[in-house]
Amino acid sequence: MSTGPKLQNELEDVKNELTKVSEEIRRLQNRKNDLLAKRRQIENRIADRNAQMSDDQSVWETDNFPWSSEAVAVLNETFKLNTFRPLQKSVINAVMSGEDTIIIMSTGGGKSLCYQLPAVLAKGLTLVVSPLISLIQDQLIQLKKLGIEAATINQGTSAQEVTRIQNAMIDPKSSLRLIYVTPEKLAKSKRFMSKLEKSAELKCLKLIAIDEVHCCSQWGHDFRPDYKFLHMLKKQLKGVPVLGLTATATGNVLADVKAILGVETAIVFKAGFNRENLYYEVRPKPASNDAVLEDLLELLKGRFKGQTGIVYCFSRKECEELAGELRQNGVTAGAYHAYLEPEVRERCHERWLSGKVRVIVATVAFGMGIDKPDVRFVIHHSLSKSMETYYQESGRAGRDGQPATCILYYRFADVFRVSTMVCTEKVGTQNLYSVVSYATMTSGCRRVAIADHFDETWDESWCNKMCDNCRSGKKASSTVDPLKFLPTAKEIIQSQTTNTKNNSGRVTAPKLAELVHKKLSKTDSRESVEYALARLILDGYLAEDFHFTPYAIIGYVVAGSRRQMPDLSDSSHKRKDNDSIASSSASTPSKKAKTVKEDVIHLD
Ligand SMILES: Nc1ncnc2c1ncn2[C@@H]1O[C@H](COP(=O)(O)OP(=O)(O)OP(=O)(O)O)[C@@H](O)[C@H]1O
Repeated sequence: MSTGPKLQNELEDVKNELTKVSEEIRRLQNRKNDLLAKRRQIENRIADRNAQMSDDQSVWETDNFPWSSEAVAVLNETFKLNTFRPLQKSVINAVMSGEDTIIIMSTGGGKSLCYQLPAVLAKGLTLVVSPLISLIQDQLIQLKKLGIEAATINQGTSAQEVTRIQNAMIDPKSSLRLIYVTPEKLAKSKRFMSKLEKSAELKCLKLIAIDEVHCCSQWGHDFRPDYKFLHMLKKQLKGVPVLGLTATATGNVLADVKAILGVETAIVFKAGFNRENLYYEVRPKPASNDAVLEDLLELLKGRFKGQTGIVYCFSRKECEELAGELRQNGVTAGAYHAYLEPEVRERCHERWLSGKVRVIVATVAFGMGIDKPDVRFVIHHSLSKSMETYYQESGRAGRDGQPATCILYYRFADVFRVSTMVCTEKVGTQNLYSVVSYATMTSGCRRVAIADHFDETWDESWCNKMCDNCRSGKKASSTVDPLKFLPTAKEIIQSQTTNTKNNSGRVTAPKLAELVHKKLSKTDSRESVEYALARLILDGYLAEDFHFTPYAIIGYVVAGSRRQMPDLSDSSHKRKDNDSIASSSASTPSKKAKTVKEDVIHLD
């Protein structure tokens, strides 16, 4: 047994140590508080700077930079272009000044020049992170034609070529200007990353360009896990400015991208979203496939006779069937989807580019890097998964600036085909609802709705009758009040839930529409019922409830979290149609989802 003095000593030691630890904790706590205060201060300064920068971007548009005259010479002589397009000069000046920069510019706006020209001007190396090898190959071909040295490293690159490129990356005298890689390559190759670090240390690496930068964010429509790795770039390649490029990014996607990449102070340039030459239209999609085909053929042989375009489909099966049916009916059409052999797909693309095939019937796989200028129509045979996807895909029309048409076929049943596919994605359903909201606008300018989705403000008068609603003068809000249908819908949902006869106890949306219409067929058309149910889901009065079976995902309709006001005549229920994207959009959850939440009136 220990003696009393020995125990007393041990106790004293522990007490002393505890005192020291407490002092250390106090010291660290004070340090932490200091750092937190400092962080707040810096964040405020960043916010002030960002606000100032976005208020006055004219400084970047001047010709007073040391490289200004050389930039014009490179534009004319190397790129064989006469003038800069809007914002190109500003982005180039910001990047050349060493600023982290983000450019949001619609498809075909000319984003590539924003890093290709600085790559030539800076006389060093630019790293380009691009999502697809096929896109990289296209760019390499273009650059070769212009006499600009560029390379890529991917799985197919020979060991000899890899060595040559890697040596060039750390050679200040090298004429290699651009090196393209996929994010996967960066994430997987430690050797390549360490060469890049060396290149940055030696000041050979001048710029990092990240194409389709919205893919970093899970809030975006096109999240790619490998893009997450790119947060390493700013940490490991210190002092090298980053340029992020995207065609679509809402405010919160942008904030997310900045935080992920560690470029909170990036200057953001946003080109206007209004593509003046594009005519936006939503067409009711007939219930039967034969009738849809008939309507489509009428368009292709009438309004779009002899013109080239794209028809986007939901699935590869639909895509192949439709292409076959169009061919049988005398329209030259090719199917394009991810399950085709790469050579077959490539041949289809080429035949379309050369005009041998007039219509390409494609899934979303037909996407990035389509640079055909004279696409006169983009028809969505089915709903897109998000407003971003729709805007990007429809934006492939009219890259030559000539009038072109973007048609979206909408029918109620399609919503639920897509929703069961996207319900497992983080904000999949909300993103889908933003397109449904656009598709179910019975009045108001479609351009205003698109701009609103992308946090821009537009005046209807700027549309210039280039959308169906503006052209037909549908300004007044819809005559159908969705709330009128809510009691019947809820009654049916309730009776189905307690219905043990068919043992399902639940009701799908198309079935609900059928049953509601059955009850109200004397007063209301099936279209009105479907319209109302869609709006009730978008506005949260009804909701989709997804059930997972071993074979499929089934979506049922249940009561939503939003409750009806007791007084139905209260006009606060009735949203203007063009408000609807803001109310249901999922792609800007922080701001817009909050609006919805605060709007909810719970009576129970
Ligand atoms: N200043 C310019 N003057 C004339 N044409 C230009 C100019 N800048 C770019 N272009 C042309 O515009 C077309 C589209 O450019 P680019 O491919 O860079 O667009 P993008 O914004 O990257 O589109 P996407 O998002 O589809 O990739 C190209 O054919 C390009 O040569």
